[in-house]
Amino acid sequence: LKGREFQGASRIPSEFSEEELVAMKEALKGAIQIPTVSFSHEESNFTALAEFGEYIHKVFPTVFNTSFIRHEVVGNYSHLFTIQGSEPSLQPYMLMAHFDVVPAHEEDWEVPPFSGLERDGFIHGRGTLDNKNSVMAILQALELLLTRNYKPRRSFFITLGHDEEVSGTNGAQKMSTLLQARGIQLAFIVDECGFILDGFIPNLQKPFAMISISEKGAIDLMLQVNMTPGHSSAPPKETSIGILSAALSRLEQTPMPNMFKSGLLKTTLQQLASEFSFPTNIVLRNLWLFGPLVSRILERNDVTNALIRTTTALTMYNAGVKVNVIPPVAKATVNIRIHPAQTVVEVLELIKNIVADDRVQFHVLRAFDPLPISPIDDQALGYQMLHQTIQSVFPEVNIVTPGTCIGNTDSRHYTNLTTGIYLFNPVYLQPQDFRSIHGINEKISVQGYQTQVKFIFELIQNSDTDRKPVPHLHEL
Ligand SMILES: CCCCCCCC/C=C\CCCCCCCC(=O)N[C@@H](Cc1ccccc1)C(=O)O
Ligand SMILES: [Zn+2]
Ligand SMILES: [Zn+2]
Repeated sequence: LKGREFQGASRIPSEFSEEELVAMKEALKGAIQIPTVSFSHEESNFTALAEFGEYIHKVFPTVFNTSFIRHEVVGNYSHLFTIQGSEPSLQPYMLMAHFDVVPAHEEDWEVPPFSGLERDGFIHGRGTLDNKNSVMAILQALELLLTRNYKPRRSFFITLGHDEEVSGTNGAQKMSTLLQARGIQLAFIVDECGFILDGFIPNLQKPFAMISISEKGAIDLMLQVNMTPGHSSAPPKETSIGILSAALSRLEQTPMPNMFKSGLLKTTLQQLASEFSFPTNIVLRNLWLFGPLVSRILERNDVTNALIRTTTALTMYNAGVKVNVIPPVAKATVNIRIHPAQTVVEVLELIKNIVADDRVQFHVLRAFDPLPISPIDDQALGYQMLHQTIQSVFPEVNIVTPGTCIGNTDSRHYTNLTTGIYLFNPVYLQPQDFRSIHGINEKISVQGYQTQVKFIFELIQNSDTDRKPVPHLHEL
């Protein structure tokens, strides 16, 4: 038996007992209590990262004791699971997540950030949305499938990174190199970033699922001005601080070009048009005419502005050695996020033209282009699997749209293994939840987390298909 008949006959229903539901949330709480904080490249809580490895062994025993699952630790703390399917002709896929978290300043939180406390139906703590929820949901779904004697047809990998928050070079990058050395090519990857968005667009009552199919590029750029030091009692007309500040101010005051016309947000808005009443529906259906107006409105909000252009954030500044010494050097670091329609080279050129001052030196600390745009056509297995699973687990969500991730994820280390990178967390996200990511009072509802487990439970089974996705039937 093959294909749909096979799946129909052997499909394991995503129904969980009360005991299993309780065990699920308790397992997540335990994960939140381990303070796996990444502070910088050099500084992480290595004890906690190691403890996390022991913890997943304890709570997911079947995953670690199944003959067709190989577990490896990579880069000392990251975890790579190879789940061998029964049909070697099916190209494998990969589920990704990370278990390091950004620091949390305890005093600002309503609930201690590493308590994993349950209150009013929510589990609170750092990592509940970014991204221990995904780490735990993936392993939990697999554990539950295995205890029901599931054996996949399509092989898949699970990679759990330990340093995503400090750019993934010891975890994701090493796992990618290892998989490449083994000759692995993947049908698709699913990682963090998209969500079911609720309340992000004024007057849109309905939630919609946004699967990010590209990710912005980035440049960390250091600007430096050197001037001759001297006595502050007889200052020169211009100092290194003044010159650098003026350059930075020009950068902040000069937005990069609006790329609304060539971006994915335009597609999203067109798809959402019918959800609005007059006149918004007409405006969104006719972006050829109203595009400039709509893009000006989008510029007013920081998140939508980030979706339509390259952004420039002034993030570090350093100058001066003593109150009465003219500073010899001033340095600042700018974090630039590149829109998918632009490149590192183009943006650097624009930056130099805006600064337009030869006394300002540029040092590129780190730079990478935006991720290529992953396919979403009828034959794009990853997109279609996510779409299908969203429809069955979230029947109330009838809009699924492609988007751009405005941050960076570990998935960028895997572009050598696949052309299908899809960023989606099957979790509802409201604007205040968005602010809690890297902010304060991060939390997930118990029911939302249990639904995430259900989603992955179904996604893994859906991905066993050996059929090419069925083309949509368009209405005549
Ligand atoms: C009309 C549509 C509205 C759309 C709203 C969009 C809402 C956005 C939803 C989710 C965005 C979540 C972003 C979280 C993913 C980013 C993860 C992250 O923070 N990564 C770091 C990686 C990094 C980079 C450089 C140094 C260290 C780490 C990052 O990007 O800064
Ligand atoms: Zn994350
Ligand atoms: Zn993060």
